[in-house]
Amino acid sequence: MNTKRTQSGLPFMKMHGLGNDFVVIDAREGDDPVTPALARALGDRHRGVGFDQLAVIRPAQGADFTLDFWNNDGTRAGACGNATRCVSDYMMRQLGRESVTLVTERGHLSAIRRDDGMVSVNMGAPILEAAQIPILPGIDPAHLPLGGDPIAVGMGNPHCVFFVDDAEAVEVDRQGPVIEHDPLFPERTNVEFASVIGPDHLRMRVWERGTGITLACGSGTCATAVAAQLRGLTGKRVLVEVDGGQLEIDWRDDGVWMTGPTAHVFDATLTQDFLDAI
Ligand SMILES: N[C@H](CCC[C@H](N)C(=O)O)C(=O)O
Repeated sequence: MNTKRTQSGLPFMKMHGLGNDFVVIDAREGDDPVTPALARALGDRHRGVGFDQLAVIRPAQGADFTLDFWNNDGTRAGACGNATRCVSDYMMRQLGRESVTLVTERGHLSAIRRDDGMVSVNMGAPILEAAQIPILPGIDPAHLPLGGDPIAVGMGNPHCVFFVDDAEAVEVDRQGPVIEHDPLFPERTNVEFASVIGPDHLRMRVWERGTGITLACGSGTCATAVAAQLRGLTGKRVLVEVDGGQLEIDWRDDGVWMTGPTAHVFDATLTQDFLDAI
């Protein structure tokens, strides 16, 4: 399917990874049609389609495709693990292959289909330097000066991970937006609340920058697994329970691998009337 914008509308796909849902526009041919206003209008669950993230596939040099991410408030995101899995699955099917390479804002990534049908993405090495996450200069990412002693980890986007006794008890909708907008984070932050179930098992709930509570956040599970390992709470391979299911995270020498399911729900076309009203 080619989502070239025409007088008759704009084709799109709806996908999700563990209930973290996406509109995907394949703009490999034709112009990239996405603006902040289009992202907000399309992301409106009442007057548009609704999504946690919008992913746009574009051509790439030196990789199979480029992938850009938008939040439903119209801001850009540098990484989205679940959308990367879903779109990689779509591209593997389209190219008749079991692996693909892609370019995102954070650089080159790769994905493979496992024998059990799950898709694994190498999300790259975690970013642990203040300026690159980013957090304010002079602050130690390993111990942020906030109540609860959170840790900042970058996965191409910023994450602030809190380890708590019981993630179920956290008022994510109240605490999340306060941390998202804390001045420590010049580009705001995604916020994770995690509790340790066992040496290779975490429970995590998330408040996503630019979106709010979601059922899963792939980059957030990677950041949380990295943070847990750095704090000596788990090993490098963990199963992370999110509201929408489970993701397997494996922090290897070549990057943080994230494995989980993908779902391509439907294809449809935005009407020209909808586009003209933006
Ligand atoms: N749901 C995404 C993360 C979106 C991150 C976005 N909210 C940001 O502004 O960084 C994931 O699976 O990794």
